[in-house]
Amino acid sequence: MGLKKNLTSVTFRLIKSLSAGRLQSTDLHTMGQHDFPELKNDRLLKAAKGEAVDKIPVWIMRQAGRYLPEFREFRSKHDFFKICQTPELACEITLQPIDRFPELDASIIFSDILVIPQALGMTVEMRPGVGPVLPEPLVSPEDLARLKFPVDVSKELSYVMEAITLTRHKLRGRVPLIGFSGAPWTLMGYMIEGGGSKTMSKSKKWLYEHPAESKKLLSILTSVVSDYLVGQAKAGAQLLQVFESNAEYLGPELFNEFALPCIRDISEKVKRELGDDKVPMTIFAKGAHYSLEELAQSGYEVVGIDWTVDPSLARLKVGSNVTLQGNLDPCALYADNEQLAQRTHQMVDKFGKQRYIANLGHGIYPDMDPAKVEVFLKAIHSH
Ligand SMILES: Cc1c2[nH]c(c1CCC(=O)O)Cc1[nH]c(c(CCC(=O)O)c1C)Cc1[nH]c(c(CCC(=O)O)c1C)Cc1[nH]c(c(CCC(=O)O)c1C)C2
Repeated sequence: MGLKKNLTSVTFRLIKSLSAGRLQSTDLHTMGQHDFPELKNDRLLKAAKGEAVDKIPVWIMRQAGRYLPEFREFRSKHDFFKICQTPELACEITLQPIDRFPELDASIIFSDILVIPQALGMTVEMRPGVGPVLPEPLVSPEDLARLKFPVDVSKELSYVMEAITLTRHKLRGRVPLIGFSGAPWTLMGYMIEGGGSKTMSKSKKWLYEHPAESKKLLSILTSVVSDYLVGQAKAGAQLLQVFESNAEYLGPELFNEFALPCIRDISEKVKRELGDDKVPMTIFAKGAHYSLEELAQSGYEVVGIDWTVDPSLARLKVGSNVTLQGNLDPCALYADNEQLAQRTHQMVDKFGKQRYIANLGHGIYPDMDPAKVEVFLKAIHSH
């Protein structure tokens, strides 16, 4: 019933976009919610569920981005968040790497983790050469009153759901579409620091000085992130990845007390809400090598690991019930082709072919030569 209502409202908004001239009439014909094109490449989903695959599935974190000349050209004409908020633009960028690299086994919707602070009423700007900036960060617990909560994500972030539905159609079943969200601790960090930080000391100060208020903020974020992921799956996302990119600033004690409970709650809430329409979920907690055992037990089918973790040790820690994803050093793509292929093969040897999704150990760097991506992808598939 809830699903039906949500789908109807997504379709309604697509029709509104059409009448506002934002979509072509041909788009609408293919927009029936229950007739997404048949998926032709299901390696990613099979590997996530632990089923055997013909080739190892591979995709790249930040695969749509500044290392692609077609992205830079597009970005010179459009504001970053304008792209995120305009379904046709987000869809076009999402498809760029898929059109360029036929070896990719997944697409990831073009957006950013910081759309959640925006939905909570905070201003986020993308400054050239700097990255995201939140000019009015949360300074003290009284600032929690500034957040617009509860949030109706199906309204505030409807543009992401629309972009997902449109992209599922435009992909024509070539590869599955991944939806994503930042995890609560990582989002809390940006909301307090006002942008990226080398230490996260302001947000860690909250954890030590205001533990109850920190938990309140984290619980608000857990609720919004869960609704957001449910909405993405209902709109057509076939796998959901949660980015806990700032886990590296916490040790096991703070991580287990503040971050991990939210990560667990999210998988539980999302799976409960989606019921029979569940999709596989991935947790990528960058730098959380100290918590791999716990992460493997936190309700996600896939655990992503960064490049500092040895794949064989990771497998020993997580056991055989989850799929591992990762983890070539993004800088290994600066190596010459031969060395890059060799290092890629060595990585696969350590992971093994079962329950494995190949990726980099973090996002690709903006100055990377796209030709190196092809070497990496081919090395995975030829293994
Ligand atoms: C998954 C994703 C993200 N951002 C973007 C995507 C697009 C989809 C894809 O992977 O192709 C586009 C995405 N997001 C951004 C860009 C570049 C901006 C531009 O074009 O000007 C792109 C292509 C901007 C951005 N957005 C963010 C940063 C990091 C800032 C910092 O901490 O110092 C930056 C630089 C925040 C952010 N955003 C994201 C994360 C989690 C992943 C990670 O750890 O890298 C984080 C931490 C997630």
